[in-house]
Amino acid sequence: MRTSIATVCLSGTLEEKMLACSKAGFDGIEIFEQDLLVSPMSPEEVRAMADRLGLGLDLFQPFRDFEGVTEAQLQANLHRAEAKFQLMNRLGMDLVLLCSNVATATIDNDELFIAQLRQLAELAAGYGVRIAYEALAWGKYVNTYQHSWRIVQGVDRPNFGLCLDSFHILSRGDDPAQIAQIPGEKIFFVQLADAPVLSMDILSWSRHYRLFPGQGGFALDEFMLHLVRSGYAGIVSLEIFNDVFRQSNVERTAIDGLRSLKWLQSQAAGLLAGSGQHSALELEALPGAQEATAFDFAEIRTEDPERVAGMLAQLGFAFKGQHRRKPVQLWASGEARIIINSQRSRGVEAAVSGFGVQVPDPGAGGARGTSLLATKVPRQQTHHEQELPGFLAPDETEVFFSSPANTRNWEREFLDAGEAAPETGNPAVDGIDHINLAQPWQCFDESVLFYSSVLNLEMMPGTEVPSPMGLVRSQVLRTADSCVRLALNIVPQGLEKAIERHHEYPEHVALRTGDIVQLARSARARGMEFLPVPANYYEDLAARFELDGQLLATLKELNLLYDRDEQGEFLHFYTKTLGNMFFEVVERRAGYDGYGAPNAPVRLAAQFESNRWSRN
Ligand SMILES: O=C(O)c1ccc(O)c(O)c1
Ligand SMILES: [Mg+2]
Repeated sequence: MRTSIATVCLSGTLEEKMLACSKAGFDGIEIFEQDLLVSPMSPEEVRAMADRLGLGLDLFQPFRDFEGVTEAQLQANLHRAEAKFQLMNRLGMDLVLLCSNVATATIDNDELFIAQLRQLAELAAGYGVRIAYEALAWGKYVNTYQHSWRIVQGVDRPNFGLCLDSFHILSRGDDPAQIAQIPGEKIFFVQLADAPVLSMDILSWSRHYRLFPGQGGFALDEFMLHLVRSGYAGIVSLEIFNDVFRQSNVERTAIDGLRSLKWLQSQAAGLLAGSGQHSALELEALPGAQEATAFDFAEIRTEDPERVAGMLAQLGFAFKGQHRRKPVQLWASGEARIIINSQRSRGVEAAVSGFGVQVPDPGAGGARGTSLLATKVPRQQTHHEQELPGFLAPDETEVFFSSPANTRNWEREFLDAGEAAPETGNPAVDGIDHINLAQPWQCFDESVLFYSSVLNLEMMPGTEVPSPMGLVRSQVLRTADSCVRLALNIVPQGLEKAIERHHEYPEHVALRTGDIVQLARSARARGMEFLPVPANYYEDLAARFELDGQLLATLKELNLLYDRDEQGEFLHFYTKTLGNMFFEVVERRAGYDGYGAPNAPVRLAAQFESNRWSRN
């Protein structure tokens, strides 16, 4: 599939945008005229640069508001258009976008639109220019793709066709299925955009909140199937108006965008595979998606390994050994393996720096990550050590693919592996339940796509949690069977400014146990410091749930939090924060499937209180 991206998606100058798109691997770009107007490069220089970079100049957006106007206005519009067609000849571009009129149309008459657009098409033909007509969702008279298609049929000129933009179709709730009935060769261009599910006016939603495919709530894989059925064989472009992307690092945003198109192609190819249908779009499937079966390990980077080790010992973990070569320790309890790493840890009190997942075929997982343009972080190894394919996530977390056999191999690199049996008779942690990662505000959407595509995780509905530092957006990603769950929390902007380093917003590893009450008691007996929970919380619990008095007293005594869903109950507690991380311990009873979301504001406020005192 040929890929393109609109310059309006990106930050920087036209030159920087072109370089970034080429470096990421796009086949071409759409030029918004504004980017050209403010550029010191002449049209000829832009053309030469695109040639040098092997970048197609696919679509030009120089004017709008053409049809449905008075005769005098029409003449002025044609004059304006002709100057732009001449400019396109200098740029070597032959496809121009025309949006349906949103502002200057005064006459609601399809026959008039058709006659005026036919004049434009004939003028364009003299310059070898083709026109792609796009219905904007807020177009004054033409605002659906079905209507724009009737107009295109009426104009009936070979150089006049359609531009389809998924945002304008899906934002209105229109059914994209009729796209399949449009002959592919009359679709001149396709723009894709995803968006979060919001209820706001469509124009503001479109101009500020669009997202790359896979980051929002639109069913773009199905949209692609309708497009395939039309026989469309042209370019698929990204046109994302997003306030964050427009101020983010241009090279990263370009990679994020291309990753989204690679992921989407693969999703659509998967849907198509069952139908036996041929695709003129040549959708490329990614190498085999791996279904993660468990967390392999979580890694804590710290300059003070003793303090992290102390917390793990209080939670009943056993020391499994020191790496034979590196300043790295392995601690384990059941299937929960925690690596304490003091390499490159200067100035890091404690932070969640990475994790591994077990998959059936780590090599295939690694190949998929590479195809998705993820940055590699090879696990440094010597001759007999286990190689694990690893990638750096946008939030700088290191993510590794392993398999149960690989796990046994790398565990052996720790000198005492297998020798130190866990203390018997104590209630124990038996695995990692989920990992919660803080996201700097500018990389939240990029991370959502990275983790869901590279690790093949599903997006759950997002939530918002109030905290004393601001509203925290939270997004859970998980495998279909919930064996691996990640919670991404966007750090409030105000907080980030105040502390300058996003990692001071704590991240955590949540550990699973079958008996949280006994575990909490033994941890307390070993001196564990818990996050204190205010008495108000327990009064509210008593009001919301009919809790047994004994249970309520136990929750209060041990600083345990409580939640319930249709399936079962959830009990959990938090350790005190160390540096930028803490541990959570959870007990899921009878298939409870959430994360204690109603308790998250209590946790954030309690951490704010206790961190404030420790900072002063
Ligand atoms: O918001 C707009 O005006 C606008 C312009 C061009 C497009 O292709 C589009 O989808 C929206
Ligand atoms: Mg568009």
